[in-house]
Amino acid sequence: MNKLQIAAISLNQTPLDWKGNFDRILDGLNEAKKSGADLVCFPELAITGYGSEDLFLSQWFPQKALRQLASLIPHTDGITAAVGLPVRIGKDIFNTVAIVENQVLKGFVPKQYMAIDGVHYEFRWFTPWEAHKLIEFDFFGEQIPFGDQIFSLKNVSYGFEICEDAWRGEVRPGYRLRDRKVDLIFNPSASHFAMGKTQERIDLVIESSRLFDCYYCYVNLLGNESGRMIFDGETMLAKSGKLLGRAPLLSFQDTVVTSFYLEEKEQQIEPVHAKEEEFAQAASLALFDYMRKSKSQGFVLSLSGGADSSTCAVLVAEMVKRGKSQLGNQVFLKKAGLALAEGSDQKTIVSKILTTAYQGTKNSSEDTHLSAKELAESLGAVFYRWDIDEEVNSYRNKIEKAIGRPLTWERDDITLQNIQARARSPIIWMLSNLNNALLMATSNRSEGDVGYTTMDGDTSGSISPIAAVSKTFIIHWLQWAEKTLGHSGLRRVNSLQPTAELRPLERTQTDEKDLMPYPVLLQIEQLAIRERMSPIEIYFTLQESLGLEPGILKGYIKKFFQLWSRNQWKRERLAPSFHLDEFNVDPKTWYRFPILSGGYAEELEELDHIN
Ligand SMILES: Nc1ncnc2c1ncn2[C@@H]1O[C@H](COP(=O)(O)OP(=O)(O)OC[C@H]2O[C@@H]([n+]3cccc(C(=O)O)c3)[C@H](O)[C@@H]2O)[C@@H](O)[C@H]1O
Ligand SMILES: Nc1ncnc2c1ncn2[C@@H]1O[C@H](COP(=O)(O)OP(=O)(O)OP(=O)(O)O)[C@@H](O)[C@H]1O
Ligand SMILES: NC(=O)CC[C@H](N)C(=O)O
Repeated sequence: MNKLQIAAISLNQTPLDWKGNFDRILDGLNEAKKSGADLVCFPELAITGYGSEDLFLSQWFPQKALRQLASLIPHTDGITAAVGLPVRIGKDIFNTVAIVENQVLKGFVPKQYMAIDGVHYEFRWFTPWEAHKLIEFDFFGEQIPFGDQIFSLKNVSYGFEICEDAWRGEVRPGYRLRDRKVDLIFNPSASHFAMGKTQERIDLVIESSRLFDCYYCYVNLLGNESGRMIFDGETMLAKSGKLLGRAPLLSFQDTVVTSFYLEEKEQQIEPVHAKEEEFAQAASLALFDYMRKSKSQGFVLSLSGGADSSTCAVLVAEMVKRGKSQLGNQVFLKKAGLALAEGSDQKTIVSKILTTAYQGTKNSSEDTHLSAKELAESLGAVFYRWDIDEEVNSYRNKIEKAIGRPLTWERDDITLQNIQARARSPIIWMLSNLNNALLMATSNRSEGDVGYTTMDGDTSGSISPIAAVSKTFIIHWLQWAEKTLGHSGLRRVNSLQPTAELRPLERTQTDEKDLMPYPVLLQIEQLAIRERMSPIEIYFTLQESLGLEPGILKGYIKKFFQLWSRNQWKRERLAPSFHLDEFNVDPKTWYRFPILSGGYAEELEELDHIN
């Protein structure tokens, strides 16, 4: 065999951006042609975007996708391209890849296995295709082979597994492709980013190439396509159990063409990065895409000097740093829609994009004020400081008059806490409106678990960038970011204990006193949500490893499940968040739970009957 040159082309697409999606495909095709590629593969559903949701179910949307394909065909002179789109046949919609060779549509291959776990709900839209089935499809009057089939170019035979197809063990289409002796399998994917997941994919691609004794080429979508899921644009080539090439992940570019040669020698292999670096890159790219795709002009943040809001601030500064360095100043500023001089430095750009405010009360400490101020100044963010006691007192006086008694901390603790968090909300929203900017809500996953947040207070916001990661991870990441990313402005932030500062100093509050130690919360949460265990199973699992007294551990488990159940409604109301870790608690993506429930009453009672 061969001297075939192939290319994997990852793309940052957007649902309903028909022209943009088409142009990015063309850019990829043209670049691949220039580099001498014979055969290129785009990611899953590249023509429409993977996250088009219920648009797939309409008549017109898949029909328009077919017309886009028809418009693309003339641009494939001298090259063969595999490009993904939805195809409706009667009542069924199939998730397909279309193969166009030198301006001739050769066929469609539909996906055989639907992605239905975690963040994926493909059965809502798509029908799986049966193995071996091949029909004719009427493509604007032309009969085109549609189904389980293989193709060949310059004596290289090739076939497809579409994303989830490859994750299905013994039933996967790859085995039948091996029986048909293909030389090359492409995997066009829309595989969501999660920290640490890339190693799983690398293993899958290497193992696939070994199992099917062929070249295996993987190509993923790129960026924050439609709001929540992030795609890392991973592209790889392996042959007979050996990784030959792997491009860098999470690019700020719209189109990334990676050329591979079908030769059994190592090409460029990007190393796997640590989770902390992956988080910084994925979250900052997700923010950039969200900002530009929502046509917003930056971010506004209520900056407390604590861990959560400081993380959000650092991520915006990282977005500017990484975007500038990957795209160059001019392209970065243009994509971000910023009218700034081309030579503007990092801090000048951050000052245009990020506006922060410290909103003190008499319960706030000078430590948190300084922590917020120093961080904002070190990043270049605009920083305001004002107090909200006047607003809090105004509400307090009004309600005391109405109910005819004074509010006291002994009797009205939660009410008095929440009014402070809520009083910060209207004024910070004013800044968002003034700047046409996105308001960042700072909830993390651990707070989401137990509803440790004031609805319409600190939950206020348009996006919730860190809602999918645990507090334990945030605290660790900030230490890493100070040392490794050089954010010296985090020094004071990293020396503080997490506290809501909503009670008077004499009733000092720390999150962990109100709840439980964060590492314990994390362990219970992982078993309850990720592993889907019952309270009693969790008790037996943690009994030995945590070394806590039985009564204390039972108390923590009860607290977790009671607060978890009571606060589902809050999770339903958090601003859109990014999927960043192996699981999350967002009901619109990874974990669904009834809003009203019996709250595990029987399951928690069982804990009282065991030793
Ligand atoms: N099933 C349900 N469906 C719909 N709504 C439901 C509901 N159950 C209660 N509610 C509503 O929920 C309200 C209570 O919720 P909410 O007003 O949010 O208040 P709540 O959850 O009772 O208290 C907020 C908690 O978050 C903590 N917090 C707040 C702010 C910041 C921080 C920090 O870490 O900085 C911590 C604070 O210490 C306190 O423990 C009730 O008045 C009721 O209206
Ligand atoms: N003094 C403050 N000034 C401005 N915003 C505040 C202030 N106190 C609280 N907030 C807002 O409320 C959010 C919730 O507070 P929370 O204490 O959970 O987070 P944090 O202060 O960022 O981190 P930590 O919990 O580690 O202290 C903050 O992230 C911030 O957006
Ligand atoms: N789009 C898909 O089929 C994705 C499913 C696959 N399990 C993944 O996460 O990579």
